[in-house]
Amino acid sequence: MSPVLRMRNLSKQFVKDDKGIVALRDFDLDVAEGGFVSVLGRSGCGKSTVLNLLAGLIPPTSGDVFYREQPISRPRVEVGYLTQSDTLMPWRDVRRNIEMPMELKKVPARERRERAAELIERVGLGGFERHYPRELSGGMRRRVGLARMLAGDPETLLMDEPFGALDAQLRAELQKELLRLWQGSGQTVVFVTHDIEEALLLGDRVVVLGRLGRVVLDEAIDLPRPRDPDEMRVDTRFVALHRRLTDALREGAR
Ligand SMILES: Nc1ncnc2c1ncn2[C@@H]1O[C@H](COP(=O)(O)OP(=O)(O)OP(=O)(O)O)[C@@H](O)[C@H]1O
Repeated sequence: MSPVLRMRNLSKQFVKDDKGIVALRDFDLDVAEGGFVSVLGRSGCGKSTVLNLLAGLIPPTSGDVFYREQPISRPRVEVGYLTQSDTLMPWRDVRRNIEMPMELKKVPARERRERAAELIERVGLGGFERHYPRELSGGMRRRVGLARMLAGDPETLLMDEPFGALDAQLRAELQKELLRLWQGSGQTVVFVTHDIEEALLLGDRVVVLGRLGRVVLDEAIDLPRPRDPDEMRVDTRFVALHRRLTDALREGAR
């Protein structure tokens, strides 16, 4: 089966003050339908650039990006993108931010409200429906962003360190929730993280990037699910994979 996402010979150079900054060089990546790919790499290796290209928000300098074999040139409704920056609408409260993608799809008001209420519970924001983004903590805003993305029911999810700013317990809860929603959904996920353990707990494949997006390691993760963090930390296969990824990250920094 052809991949949902395909990147070929992709290079991206930014220009800042007349100087060129190469973010990606000759980058190739295929993502299979229904897969959960964790993209792991140090700060500045080009992870967000990869997602921005996949989302159709920026054009490549050279090379090609395809969504279901069609060149990507602009954002698509089938693709949800949870960016690192806050893109909530400040004039809309939590509920109305989450309803936004459903409004675009012309979902009837009652259905919208019910679905928003369900998602608000799922991300642990019950009681904050009428709050505006400025009245929420950074972690709460991230969760509204997550719920808003899920409200659009996209077939492909691009997520840029969605849980980075959250405390450990909340992070673990939302990781579980995301997996619960993903499993059996047929959705394809590309999940960017700095965190080795997170990459391993979530992904059925981990791609480790080095400088300029060099793929240092591309590893299938066939650990059984559900992956309980406490059990995994003492599982010999998990520990061995963790070590491989640690080595790959180190190698990528060179
Ligand atoms: N709009 C831009 N203008 C100029 N340079 C940019 C721009 N966006 C990214 N870069 C540069 O491209 C490189 C890759 O950035 P990118 O944001 O993709 O890294 P990242 O791996 O996502 O980092 P982090 O984990 O810190 O978010 C960096 O050197 C960055 O400075």
